[in-house]
Amino acid sequence: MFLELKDVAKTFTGEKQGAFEVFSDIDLSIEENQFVSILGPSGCGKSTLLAMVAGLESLTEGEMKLEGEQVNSPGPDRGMVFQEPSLFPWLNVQENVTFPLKHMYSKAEAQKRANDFLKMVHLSRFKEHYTYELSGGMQQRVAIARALAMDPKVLLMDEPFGALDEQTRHILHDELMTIWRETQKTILFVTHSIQEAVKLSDRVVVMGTRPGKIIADYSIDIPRPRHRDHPDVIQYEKQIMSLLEVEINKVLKEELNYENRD
Ligand SMILES: Nc1ncnc2c1ncn2[C@@H]1O[C@H](COP(=O)(O)OP(=O)(O)OP(=O)(O)O)[C@@H](O)[C@H]1O
Repeated sequence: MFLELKDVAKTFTGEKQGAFEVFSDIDLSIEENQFVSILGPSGCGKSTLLAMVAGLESLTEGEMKLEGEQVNSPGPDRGMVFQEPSLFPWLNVQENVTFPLKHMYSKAEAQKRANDFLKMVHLSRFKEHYTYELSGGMQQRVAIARALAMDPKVLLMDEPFGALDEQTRHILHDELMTIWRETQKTILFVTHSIQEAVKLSDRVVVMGTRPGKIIADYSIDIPRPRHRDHPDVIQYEKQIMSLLEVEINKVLKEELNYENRD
């Protein structure tokens, strides 16, 4: 298996909350070139799980392997894109993309890679612009180019389009599908949007909460491009929605009980 998580659990320990188990018993096997989305109610641990795969969070229990090798620290084989593009405002677009490549490639090669990936995200024209001169969608495309230029085996995306308007999001969905086809990357994608997950993914993994667990794993067997009015798209969305509603209501009820405990 390309990427494999076995019996993974995460507990945070803090002074205020004591030991807090975010999730447990996570088994997740992902094939090379698969596009897998993770959906779940707020707080179920989606971002924590992604950060674990990135090597930014430790595993409390279990193990994680990439191409058969245990991984427990960050590495260039896993590229991350966050909801906020987190670009350097004092560097221009091209310099932002070449920045992490400095220790991996010669200057000429780094620039060539940056140019290639900026072309892929249709930003060649803007390579000398500063990032604050770009729209939110353009900044996110720079972040995607930066992650891809490192040639990671897995692209980890944490709600990358969550802060964008709907129109821009649709454009970036199409661009991401093209990039995915061209680069053959394995993508693990966290989102709050059922529509986004069903539109883009080979698989939609749904997490429940308290503690977080995988409660469903759907193979989305619909040809691409997927239109939102396609009956199968609507059917998957409905199924996932009814499952998620139960989990979201569980969280809301718990929060309400906590507020009314006195
Ligand atoms: N560094 C940390 N220390 C303590 N608790 C943490 C830490 N990081 C996350 N948590 C807690 O772990 C739980 C899961 O957080 P996480 O951000 O992974 O959830 P999520 O499913 O991505 O939520 P959302 O959908 O709202 O982004 C939350 O209750 C959060 O408060």
